[in-house]
Amino acid sequence: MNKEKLKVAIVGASGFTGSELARLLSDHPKVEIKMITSESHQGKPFSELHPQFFDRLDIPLVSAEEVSKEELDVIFLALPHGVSMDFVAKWKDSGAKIIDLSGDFRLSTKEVYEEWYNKKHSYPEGFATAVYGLPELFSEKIKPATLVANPGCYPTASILSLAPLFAKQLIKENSVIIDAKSGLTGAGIKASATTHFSNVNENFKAYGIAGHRHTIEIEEQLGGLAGGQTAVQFTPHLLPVDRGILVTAYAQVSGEMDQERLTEIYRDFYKDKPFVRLRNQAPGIKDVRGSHYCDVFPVWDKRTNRVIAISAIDNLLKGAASQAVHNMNLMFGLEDAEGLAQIPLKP
Ligand SMILES: NC(=O)C1=CN([C@@H]2O[C@H](COP(=O)(O)OP(=O)(O)OC[C@H]3O[C@@H](n4cnc5c(N)ncnc54)[C@H](OP(=O)(O)O)[C@@H]3O)[C@@H](O)[C@H]2O)C=CC1
Ligand SMILES: CC(=O)N[C@@H](CCC(=O)OP(=O)(O)O)C(=O)O
Repeated sequence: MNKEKLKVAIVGASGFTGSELARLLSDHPKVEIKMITSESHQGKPFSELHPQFFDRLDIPLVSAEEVSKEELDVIFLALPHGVSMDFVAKWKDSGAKIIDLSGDFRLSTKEVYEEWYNKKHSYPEGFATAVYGLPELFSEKIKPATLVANPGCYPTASILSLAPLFAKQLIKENSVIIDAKSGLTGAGIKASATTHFSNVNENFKAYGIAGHRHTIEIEEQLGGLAGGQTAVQFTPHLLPVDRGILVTAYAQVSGEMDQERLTEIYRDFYKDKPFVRLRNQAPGIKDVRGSHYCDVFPVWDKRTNRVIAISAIDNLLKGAASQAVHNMNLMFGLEDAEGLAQIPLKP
């Protein structure tokens, strides 16, 4: 990178991932935040909406209309799916690279998208240019990309839990069960009946059973790693905590397996991937909170002939904002870890 600093805009920064992007990017040595947008809070200082930024990031929120008036290097879209696609279509030739945190360009085709998201896609041409932004698997494709589809939070934790085995084509067809739990910030900043305090507090329940839209995202990526199609049984659950995702994935493998071989396969696959930490005990969501880490713990159960792979991420960071920053680093030839060195926050 020749220039001093990358000029970035965060679109949709009144939400949770937008504010986490602002936190990471305001500390990033190679970034200047030029603009933060919000339609519903235009004119207010960003720190009025998110008081943790008081005296640190007080710039006024502007309308997304202002984005085309600036010369930018990167535009982060922290918008709901169904909304991002129109902004991608509008800004695709602006000269800025776009990193979209929504699900609008993560899947393979318009048809698959429309089936699983149950809505029309207004910019299907984007599927051909979008690169799936999971750095541990696709860094070489991400580097030259102009449009990155940042992965979903559950898919990030789920794919990383089983990728080493899929890449070696060791998974038995139709044997994968992914049991996943997410903190409440995964549902976005707008409160609903589901996220009402008394529905969540001291409660724990499954949702999206046998049909959650992340199922197909996980299937496409894991299937792609093995060079074919795959089906997974994915069940998400809502945890009464702010942030964190814990995945417990179960799978049968073909051929001989033992704990030593399993650990070796994971160690080899993640050897140059510093943000996936191979653990020797079950990780908890507090082991990764506030950080870009994905902690993974694979176990072989010889009694049932199954792998049990546990992974933990912070949904707002490795599941969204820090993954987007990692993608930006790759797209602009920066060090992978630039601006992402935070040690997890515990307790
Ligand atoms: N939360 C999470 O853990 C994760 C989220 N994601 C994805 O990232 C994206 C952002 O998520 P999150 O930050 O949680 O979402 P939030 O609901 O917290 O925020 C979304 C923001 O988008 C803006 N917005 C909403 N509707 C429109 C619209 N019609 N036009 C323009 N702007 C709109 C709003 O800002 P304003 O009205 O102020 O402009 C709002 O603050 C989503 O696509 C989500 O699926 C991905 C992985 C994890
Ligand atoms: C806890 C919770 O509600 N999680 C969200 C997923 C998080 C997310 O934002 O994912 P996308 O980017 O793919 O939409 C859900 O289940 O819909």
